Amino acid sequence: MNRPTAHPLSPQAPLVPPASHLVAAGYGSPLLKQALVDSLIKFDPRQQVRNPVMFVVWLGALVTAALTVSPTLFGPSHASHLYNGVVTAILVITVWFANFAEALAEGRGKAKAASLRHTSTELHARRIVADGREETVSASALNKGDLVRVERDELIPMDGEVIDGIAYVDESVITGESAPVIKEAGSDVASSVTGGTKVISDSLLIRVTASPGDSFLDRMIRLVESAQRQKTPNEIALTVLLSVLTLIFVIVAAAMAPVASYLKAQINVADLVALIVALIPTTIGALLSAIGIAGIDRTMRFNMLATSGKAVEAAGDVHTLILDKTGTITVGNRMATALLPVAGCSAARLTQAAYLASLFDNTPEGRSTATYALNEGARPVVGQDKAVGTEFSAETRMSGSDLPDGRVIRKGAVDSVSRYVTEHYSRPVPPDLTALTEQVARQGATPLAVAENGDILGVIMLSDVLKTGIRDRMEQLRTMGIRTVMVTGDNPVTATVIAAEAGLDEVVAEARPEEKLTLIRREQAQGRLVAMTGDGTNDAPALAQADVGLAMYTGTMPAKEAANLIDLDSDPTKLLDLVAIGKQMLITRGALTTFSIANDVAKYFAILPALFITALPGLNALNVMGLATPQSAILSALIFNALIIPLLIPLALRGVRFQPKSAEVMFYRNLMLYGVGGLIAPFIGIKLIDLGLALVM
Ligand SMILES: Nc1ncnc2c1ncn2[C@@H]1O[C@H](COP(=O)(O)OP(=O)(O)OP(=O)(O)O)[C@@H](O)[C@H]1O
Ligand SMILES: [K+]
Ligand SMILES: [Mg+2]
Repeated sequence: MNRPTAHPLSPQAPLVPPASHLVAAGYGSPLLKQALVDSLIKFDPRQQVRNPVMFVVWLGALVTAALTVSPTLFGPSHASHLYNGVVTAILVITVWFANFAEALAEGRGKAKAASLRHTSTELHARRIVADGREETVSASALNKGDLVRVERDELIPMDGEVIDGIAYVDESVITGESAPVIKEAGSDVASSVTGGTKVISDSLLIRVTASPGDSFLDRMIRLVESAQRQKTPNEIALTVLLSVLTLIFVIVAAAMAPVASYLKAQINVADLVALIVALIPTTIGALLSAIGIAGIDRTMRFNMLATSGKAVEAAGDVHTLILDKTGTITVGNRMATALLPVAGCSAARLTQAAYLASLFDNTPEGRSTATYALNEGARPVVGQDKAVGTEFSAETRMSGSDLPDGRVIRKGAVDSVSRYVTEHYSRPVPPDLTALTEQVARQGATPLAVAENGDILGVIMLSDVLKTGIRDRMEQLRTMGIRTVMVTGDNPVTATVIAAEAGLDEVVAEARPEEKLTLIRREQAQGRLVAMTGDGTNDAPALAQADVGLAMYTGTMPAKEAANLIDLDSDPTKLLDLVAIGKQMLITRGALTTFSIANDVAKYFAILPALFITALPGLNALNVMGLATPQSAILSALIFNALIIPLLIPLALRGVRFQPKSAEVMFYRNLMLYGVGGLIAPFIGIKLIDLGLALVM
């Protein structure tokens, strides 16, 4: 059978998908329609209070609506029913634009959650009961430990472990990857199946491993739904800041009323409301939550699941990135390419031992060693099927077999095997082992020592290749100011060679899993945010400890539960995309805040002279835009204030242009672009609107 790979290496995608407008960004018409409906529901005051800036606009609209009915409600006023009505309409539209931005950002997540929910309610199971009969039950009735049979073209009802059979499974509902993967009993990765995926050949007998309501699909639905609701720490801080600014402007505007009456200037309440709305940071207030949600959405489109926006945002601020070597920096398919015997050992003896040591080793390293040794003349021995296997573990860093004839054969990391022969057999380590090890390691290959009954016979050379483009990606990270640390169980020489080839900043070699945890704690103690990827159960503590823990979908359940992000493509280098998405989210927020505040300056020049024109004709000097009438000045400023929101929605959803540059360079670039741009744009915009209004008024 032609085995499809379970880990398709996703092509090196551009850091952030380019998109020029909403439709190109994948916001097709069904999403637009849904967003229209949702944006109306969001007028509910209980939803509005969560966004204090827009809530002030909402309250302002209430006030001007009352004035539309009764213009002299709060005292004598020049403002007509119509004028108050127009102001009200603009304010309502302003709030609606903000609602729409948020609804649009939420759209894809909602659609995804709905389709996952649909899959989950469809699931039925053929449960095997005591006497071997089958009964059909709803998937929600399944318990941990139940046995189910899934035939061709049926959906797997619940997460589980294959205990019998071999079949192709289409996992595209979960991973989006259309190539089927093979599932079979026995192997670690290939035996675990996910509820909701589809058997497309043969049939499988599965033991359920998840409790009802706690399957991966259930958790995925919860993730997609909840990730969008929580505000990130940075977003909360900005909301507080914007609220304080808003409060200050409200107070300033309220203080203007006594000043005006002292000056005998009669100020319309609607104009005061307009002044407040123009001055408070409505642009960023309207787009803030959309930016955060769009960040999570982008993570999802890169086929990663985030438990919260916090994880994505933390990725944007990451200082240290911890990567393992095999499978992350290198392709990970380590192949035996040479056998080097120590002095006094024959090549044939080493070859035979390397073969026997790999009998039960189902890892790529083990399989390739066995194949290589057989090609080099190793022969199966009588009774080898009765041997006892020792599987490889990251803790011992060795694997091997105990043969019925009494031979105990081990292979593993050179330092581990050396320690093992001295401690268990009190045997010396051959003097030329170091030279052989270095010979292998200097080529960036992994040396494995082979020992038989405590005698080290030689070294297996395992070759691996760097992933394409990895050097560029490391370079990009460096320009973004991120330090890369490779932590590997391999020996220091191999590790250093590979790290130099790939361009990493630091290496920790001969590391066991707990050393990853120690390293992360050490970095965090210095106030740095740390990201790491992992897939094994022994990575789980480190994944939980890291600020950004990205687990592979093909990894074990504990790893996926500990992590705050899951990569459905199981490609560890996606951490780099995540960093880009996080940074882009932070930068977009900063750019639009700058723009929003710079924008308000022009509105002073439009509204203040208009308010006081009769009492203080000198203020007309401020009317640098030469706006036609006080009323048209105020309306133009308000209309501009509203229109800028939908104009910036695509930017908020797509994110500002992002390049892997240092934070400082990006900061100054954005200050120029969005600060200066934000200052100038409204002068032009308000003037144009004013000219337009002159035609209709
Ligand atoms: N199948 C195997 N049998 C014996 N020893 C192995 C086997 N696979 C790996 N080793 C040895 O154990 C060491 C640690 O392997 P492991 O895959 O746990 O590394 P790691 O800590 O995940 O780091 P990395 O993946 O970056 O190499 C390897 O460097 C190698 O020396
Ligand atoms: K404003
Ligand atoms: Mg590894």
